[in-house]
Amino acid sequence: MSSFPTSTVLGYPRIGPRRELKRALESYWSGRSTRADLDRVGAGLRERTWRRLAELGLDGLPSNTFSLYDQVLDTAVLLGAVPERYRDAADPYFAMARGTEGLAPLRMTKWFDTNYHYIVPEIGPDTVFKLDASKPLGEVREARALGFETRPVVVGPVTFLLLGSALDRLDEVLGCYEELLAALAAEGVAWVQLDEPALVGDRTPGELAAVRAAYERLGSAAARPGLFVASYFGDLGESLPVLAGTPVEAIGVDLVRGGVPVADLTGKTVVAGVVSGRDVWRTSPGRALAALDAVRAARVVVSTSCSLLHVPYSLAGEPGLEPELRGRLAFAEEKVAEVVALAAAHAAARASARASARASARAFARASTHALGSAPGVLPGDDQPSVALPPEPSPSQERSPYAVRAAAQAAHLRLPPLPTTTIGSFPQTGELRAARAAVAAGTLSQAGYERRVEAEIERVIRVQERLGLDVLVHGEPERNDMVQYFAEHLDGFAVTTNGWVQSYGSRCTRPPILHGDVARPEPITVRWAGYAQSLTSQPVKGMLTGPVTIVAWSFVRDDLPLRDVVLQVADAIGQEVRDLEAAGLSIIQVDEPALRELLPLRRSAQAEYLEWAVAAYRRATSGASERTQIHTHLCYSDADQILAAIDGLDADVTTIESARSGARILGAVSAFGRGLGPGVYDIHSPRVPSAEEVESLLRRTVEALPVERVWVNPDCGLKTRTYEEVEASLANVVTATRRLRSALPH
Ligand code: MET
Ligand SMILES: [Zn+2]
Repeated sequence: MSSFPTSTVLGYPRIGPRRELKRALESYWSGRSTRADLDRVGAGLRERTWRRLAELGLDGLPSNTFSLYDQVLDTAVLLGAVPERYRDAADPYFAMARGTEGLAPLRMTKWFDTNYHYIVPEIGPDTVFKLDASKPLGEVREARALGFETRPVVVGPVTFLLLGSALDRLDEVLGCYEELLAALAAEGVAWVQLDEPALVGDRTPGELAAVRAAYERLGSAAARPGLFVASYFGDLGESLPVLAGTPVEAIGVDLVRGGVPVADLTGKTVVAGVVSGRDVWRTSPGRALAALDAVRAARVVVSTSCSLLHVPYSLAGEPGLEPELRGRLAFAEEKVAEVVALAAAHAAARASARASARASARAFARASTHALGSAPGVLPGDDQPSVALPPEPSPSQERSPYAVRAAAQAAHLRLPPLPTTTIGSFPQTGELRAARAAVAAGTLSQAGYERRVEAEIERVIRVQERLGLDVLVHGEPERNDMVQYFAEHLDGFAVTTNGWVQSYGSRCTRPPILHGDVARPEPITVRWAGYAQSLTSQPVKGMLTGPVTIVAWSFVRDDLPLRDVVLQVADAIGQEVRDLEAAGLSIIQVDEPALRELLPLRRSAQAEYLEWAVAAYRRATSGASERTQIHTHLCYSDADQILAAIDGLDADVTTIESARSGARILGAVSAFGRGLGPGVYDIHSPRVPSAEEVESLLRRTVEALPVERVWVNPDCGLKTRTYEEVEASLANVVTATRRLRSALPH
């Protein structure tokens, strides 16, 4: 078996440095281009990636890390797990990913603790596993034709089956993996990477036995490439000795989030993830080299902690960043250069017994500057930039008990039973996006833009009045994004121009960079919410993003504990709460849709996280007077692990995703004892629910919950929908509510 290359990355972004894949996908989906056009764009992006990685000096190039939509969906196709109902679709792959007319897509959910979404494999009694290796084989051949030998990357059997809740199908699936290994060996492939991130979570003894069985069996396959099992997003813990006991030749460990392995790995190659794939900071060479040095293994390979999918392409796309900050940053390309430089420095240190870590660090600095071809500038040092102490926390106060607040709010707001409302955003129109682009291009003045935002707010208010909703919103037309908008108005954040990161399919976000102490120089949303309230006598609900969500959807400084960063953001949001209240808003919603996402993968760390996350939320909202009604919003239903925390937020009203999960969530939240708005329709689909449908959902809701606590609202914000869909849907929601209200005892 040939030895593993000295440097590698576990995966690479694929959406394109200028989101070329996004455009190609959307054009294909809308029928403006052909599948062949799309495939040409894909091939171009793969070629560009391999060339760039090789140019940067990377030695072990991955393949099959490209995907037209999602790597888990690709694995389902590889294994033949395509549900029968999609097989006759014009394009079964995209039918599974996005649905078609009359066919709902497969479920999608978040990939471990990231904001990347994967397609959940649907494995049922009818699933017949059957290998289709055309994609990985095709990419190996495509790279070879360009002169590159590559290591195909595939989601491993245990993780795939755990994601599909079907670990009992391991035997059948392993048959496919054996065939895949044989096919790759026949193709002359030296190494294959099987991704097993599920192994960094808590695993039962049965699951650990499955890991052992899987890799014993694959390891003893007659014809196969070298087996590299990659883990990431945390420490392998009890899975490490299990893996180490199997014949796999190489094991990937995340040394950024996990510790240096203590298990005996003297017979293995360890692919050491010392360059973080989850943040945008430069690697401290001293720390990385010390970690590499501490690994006891037959061979140590320098790598990233996970795929670089989760970071933007290159700092070259960000000429506008302030030089001091820029000097601290590394995106995917810069991280590859770090991996290459660390591999060189590590080899040099090994070669010279007397070489100190310091000398290797200098070698690293020279090499990484060289690899990127830039003039020597700020060299990465061992020391983190000096840190100012976080601002003094504001004195923490508690709100009055709920019963007191509820009475004050009822007297002040005088809402009917089953009050109707929405989650905040209204359709983001093409005109609004065009207006923002025009401001950026200098063809529209700020004042002109603000007039358009006000006109949109007025339209949203009038639409809601006409529909007869009870609690109105301003519609969030000023926000490009619910996190970025706040980042742009808070100190301590920077925003990027091209720092796109794939969220799912063709959808990307540009996470802001939280790099310094957070402060709010002036009110952010007050003028928009206040304007909306000035237009109507109905109550308007002010709309803020919560501290946990702002931090979860940003790249965050790593020189302060996350908890302290979140508390700084909480204080800024708390100031905004008080200003909204002073501007006459009686209802304020603080959204925390990412509360679940930051939950640590290991149970042992979850309680501590939930405690400070809840404390941060309460700190942001506790300055509100008792007659101000605080709402929160969460938009997922797999909330089981965080129910107590949601309750702990102590919001007067909680709106939560429920249209798709139905009764299950109602049972779970019924014990909260405060206001609840389980969503009555799914905003992810363009479908308009009928009044009858909404009414029957509502009936179910008032059977499960005391009617005086029930609110009526959609599952989430409406910004991705059209006005036509929204007006029709909300009209039916209001009709259904009125019917039910008139049936209530007086
Ligand atoms: C992802 S949660 C979205 C909440 C936000 N207020 C909206 O309505 O868009
Ligand atoms: Zn939502």
